[in-house]
Amino acid sequence: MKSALCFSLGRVIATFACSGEKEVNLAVENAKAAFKLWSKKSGLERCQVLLEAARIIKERKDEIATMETINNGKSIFEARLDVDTCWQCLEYYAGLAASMAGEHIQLPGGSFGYTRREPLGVCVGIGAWNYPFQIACWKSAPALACGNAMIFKPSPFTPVSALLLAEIYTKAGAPPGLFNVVQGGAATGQFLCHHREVAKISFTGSVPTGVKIMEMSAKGVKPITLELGGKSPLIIFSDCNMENAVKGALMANFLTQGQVCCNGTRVFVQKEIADKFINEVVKQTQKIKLGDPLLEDTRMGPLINAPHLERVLGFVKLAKEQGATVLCGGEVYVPEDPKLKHGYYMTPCILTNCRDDMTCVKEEIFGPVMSILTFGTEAEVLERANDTTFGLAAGVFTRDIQRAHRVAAELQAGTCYINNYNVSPVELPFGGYKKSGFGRENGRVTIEYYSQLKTVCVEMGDVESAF
Ligand SMILES: NC(=O)c1ccc[n+]([C@@H]2O[C@H](COP(=O)([O-])OP(=O)(O)OC[C@H]3O[C@@H](n4cnc5c(N)ncnc54)[C@H](O)[C@@H]3O)[C@@H](O)[C@H]2O)c1
Repeated sequence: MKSALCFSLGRVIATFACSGEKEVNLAVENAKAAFKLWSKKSGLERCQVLLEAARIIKERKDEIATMETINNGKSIFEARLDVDTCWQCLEYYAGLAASMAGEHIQLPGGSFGYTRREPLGVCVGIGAWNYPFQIACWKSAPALACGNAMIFKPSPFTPVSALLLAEIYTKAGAPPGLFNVVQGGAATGQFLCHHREVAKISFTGSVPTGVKIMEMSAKGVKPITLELGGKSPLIIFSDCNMENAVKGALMANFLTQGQVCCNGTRVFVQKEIADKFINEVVKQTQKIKLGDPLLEDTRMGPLINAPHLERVLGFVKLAKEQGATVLCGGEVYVPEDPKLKHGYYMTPCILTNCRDDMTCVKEEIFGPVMSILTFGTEAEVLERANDTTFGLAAGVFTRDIQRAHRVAAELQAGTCYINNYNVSPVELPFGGYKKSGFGRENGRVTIEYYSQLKTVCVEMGDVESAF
């Protein structure tokens, strides 16, 4: 048995049983049965179920967002925005489901070939704890649109909202077992990844776990999508719109208490505007309202759990030892409300006097810690920005349109934002370069990661035998 915590209050809100091999086998059997029915449906029929599920998500938005906030700790304001990207994702792939088609290719002598886009079978989704409902939707919507079944394992820290999604798919008309949730940690994940009948694994989580997923999938020659960590650069040129650049830096660092994979935590500011930018960014950061994440005006809640809070505070301590200056935050925060005193809160932190070789600049902290670095030229900042093993995202703020596109082209990252940060329209593919992973979520291209292409070669004449 495991417990799920309410992170703003630091108390248990639910317990659940971890799925073992037996339960995983059962989930795969059920998913296989559902796949048989679902894969025979037309794209339009699948579209209708996904649209109905999207409608229910919209209808139950507040309930889902509240559950997410209670379990994860992110502010209700943000949780509602997350839920919007979820029904949008289902609507988007519902729209694509009916238009999936192959090609017709003319061959000599009237012969021809055609391709069919076919589902893979039973897919597995494994999620992280920072966007529990969103990760479940972003994986299942394209999987189901393509005609697959999915078994989803949420993080054991946030087991709750994926169950709401399962309930919603069922209510929307999906066959039983089509979207199946199993609970548990690494052991449950391993049973899923090793299962002979699992056709694909889509994983969101840390690089070390991603490596293990890759090893397990290699044994079964299973295709995988890996959405891993990051240490993304955000480059602020002196000709930027300062107000937008400051807002962009906050968006790049403090959503979900800084626990966001694509955060732009290495903020490179051109020397000429560094003082002005730093003053403004500190001022705005100090205004962020921390507290009960269920209150409408709260913008930052608690971190996910006690060990993670300790880890993030450890990064701040080490940064100081290595010569960085803390301009604000980086400390444990105890809200006035006595019922919140067991929550894992910390104040959002800004570090200056950072160097590229410091731990806070090199490693993913996954907390509300922004490291500010200064630079002189475009060539210099590009080299420093790309000097990382990660490549999930990057951002640039400038009014120079040519420079914006030149820099975006040079940045080694799966997503590059120009004059904004951390917006995630479902129409755009999202995924990593380098150790941040491969494969994509969202956008039309994701269809290719949840389907396979069959070529049918048709002879219209006689067989010309070589024998
Ligand atoms: N690129 C993205 O889209 C994205 C999105 C969110 C989070 N992340 C990354 O996720 C990390 C934080 O999430 P986390 O702490 O939950 O990551 P994690 O790697 O510890 O766990 C992720 C999931 O994998 C499961 N798991 C752990 N060991 C496993 C194993 N051996 N076999 C199978 N499954 C196993 C966990 O139970 C959990 O469900 C950060 O590095 C963050 O950057 C990436």
